Amino acid sequence: MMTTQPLAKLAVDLIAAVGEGAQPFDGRVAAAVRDALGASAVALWRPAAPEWRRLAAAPATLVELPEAAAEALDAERPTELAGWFAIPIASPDGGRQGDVLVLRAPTVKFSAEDLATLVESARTAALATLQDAGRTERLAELVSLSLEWGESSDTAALLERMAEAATRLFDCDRATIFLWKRSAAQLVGRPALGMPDNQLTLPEDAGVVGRVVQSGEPLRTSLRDAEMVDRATDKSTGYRTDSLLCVPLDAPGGERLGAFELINKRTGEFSDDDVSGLLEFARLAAVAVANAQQVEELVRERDALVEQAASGVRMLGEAPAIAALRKTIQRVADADLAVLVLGENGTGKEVVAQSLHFQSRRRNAPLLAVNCAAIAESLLESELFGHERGAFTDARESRAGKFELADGGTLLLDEIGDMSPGGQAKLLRVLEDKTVVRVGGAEERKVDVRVVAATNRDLSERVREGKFREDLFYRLCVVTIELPPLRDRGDDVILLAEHFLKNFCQTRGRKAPKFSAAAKRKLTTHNWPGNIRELRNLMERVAYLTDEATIDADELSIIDRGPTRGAGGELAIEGELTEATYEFQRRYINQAVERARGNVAAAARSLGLHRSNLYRKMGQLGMDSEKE
Ligand SMILES: Nc1ncnc2c1ncn2[C@@H]1O[C@H](COP(=O)(O)OP(=O)(O)OP(=O)(O)O)[C@@H](O)[C@H]1O
Repeated sequence: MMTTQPLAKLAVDLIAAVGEGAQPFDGRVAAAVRDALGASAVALWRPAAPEWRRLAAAPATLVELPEAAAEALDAERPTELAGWFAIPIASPDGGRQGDVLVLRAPTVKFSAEDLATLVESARTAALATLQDAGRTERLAELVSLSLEWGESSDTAALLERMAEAATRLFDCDRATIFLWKRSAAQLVGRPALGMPDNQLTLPEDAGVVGRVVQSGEPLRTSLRDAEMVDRATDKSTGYRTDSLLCVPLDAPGGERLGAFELINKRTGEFSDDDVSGLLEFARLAAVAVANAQQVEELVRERDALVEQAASGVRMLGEAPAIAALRKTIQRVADADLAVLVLGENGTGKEVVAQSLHFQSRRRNAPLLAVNCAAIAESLLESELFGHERGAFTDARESRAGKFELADGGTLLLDEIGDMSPGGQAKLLRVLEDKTVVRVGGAEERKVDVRVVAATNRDLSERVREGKFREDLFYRLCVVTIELPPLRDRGDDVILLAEHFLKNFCQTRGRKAPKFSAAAKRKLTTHNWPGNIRELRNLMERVAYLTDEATIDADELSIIDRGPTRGAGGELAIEGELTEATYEFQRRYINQAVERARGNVAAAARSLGLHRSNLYRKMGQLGMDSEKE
């Protein structure tokens, strides 16, 4: 044993190497020991199964494993044999058997114990420095990754990005995220290179991943416990697993989503630090996966709802005008052009808007409707364009208007002919600039809305009268669709009547009756002032008020009492024409409300009006129009 001088020099060298973050550190250790102790060769060996592994050597070309190393390991103390000196030392990453430092022919004496302590401390310090740097880098990277993941709603792409980040951060060959499909008792792993669809499916209890998913405990395997690795999986992927680290993937609520697996650490084996690092990584990954799965689920539900809504929109009819109209709708639906729909009340203008919307690329975005006649002029602008807080007395909160709410979708502007001049000017600006400014605000907000305008008025006549802006008219009527009144649709009346009757009878749980020849005649000769809405309403009544297997003309007598037919006999209304007309309207509305058993919406339908229009009308006539 000798002075501490050479070891002091060694200590200085090693501390400097730790400070520099020298890599690979074991190489620096071997060289420093050789120089400090004047040895001809120094190496560090690890007893790894099935063979020893050389961790470092000086000179680097030294490959010989001296017998002394095995002896020292077995004896658990420094051993000298055949010119070699071997000292067992603990390995810094907690390796099971420790490592062995071998020196050939050191020229100075030294304390083997002190040397071992010095090398062990230096290697531990170097590893800690390395791990700290790695942890900091990993944390910084994790934060930015989780921000990026938060935006993702495509699970497959997200898993691939996570795997790519994990292989980089944990310095391994591959990473796979297994999602637990409980219903099928399977684990579905992605990405799985070389597999069809880049996906690997395993039974839920297979191999290391299966054990992690079932137990919730992380598992790490190395070459030494190769029997834990499922070789069947290796066979199917054509890839050999040497070391593996797998941790559970648990959602924030605790639900087990699957497992995160890393394969084949590139240098050495997966360390404790890798285990805690991957657990941290998996916690953030689980949040992003759970989010993406939720979004996918919502998208699936939305698609189903849109499909359901779209399948309920049908423009029925075999009249040539209707068949041509369906074609036009199909042709212009995706062209994003403004469409003007003309037609009497109840002819299906809203059905046209719905058909355009559901056949366009906008089908997943909202379809909204505003009845421009039903809203007081002062409120219409706020309804369409929104308002800022304090814009007017009642504006306690800022609110988005229909244009903002329909962004990406379609907005039906019903009864556009009744829009005020102020509203028309603002609307023109939205159509031209594709931006809205809320009432009382200054910020211009971009909107992408397809406008479908509808009216039962002669809009070009309104333009001639100076009541509708010409420039707006031309903006709105890029495509004009004109709906014929029901009385001009020939046998479509019967087709539609049978369709509505069948539906209402189905709801009522009865078999749909047939129409007698006289009833059909009555249906086709009636004037239908309320058009299809009136017909639909009549069929609702027939379905509920009759039980016969055949509907005769008598059952349809109600249509004789419609407003366009003379009631016959003397009217019990007196006074001047204007007041008499009002009185008639009051009584007629009352009768409709009574027939609808107080349901104003149903009464409005039977009168061929929108509910809000009926309220307005009742208000004008001085009737009690308290809303339901
Ligand atoms: N061709 C059609 N096939 C099936 N149903 C139709 C058809 N046209 C209209 N309808 C139905 O008739 C009723 C009235 O149609 P819609 O509300 O579209 O008319 P409108 O012209 O917009 O009425 P208003 O001018 O009063 O706003 C709705 O229940 C609608 O589903």
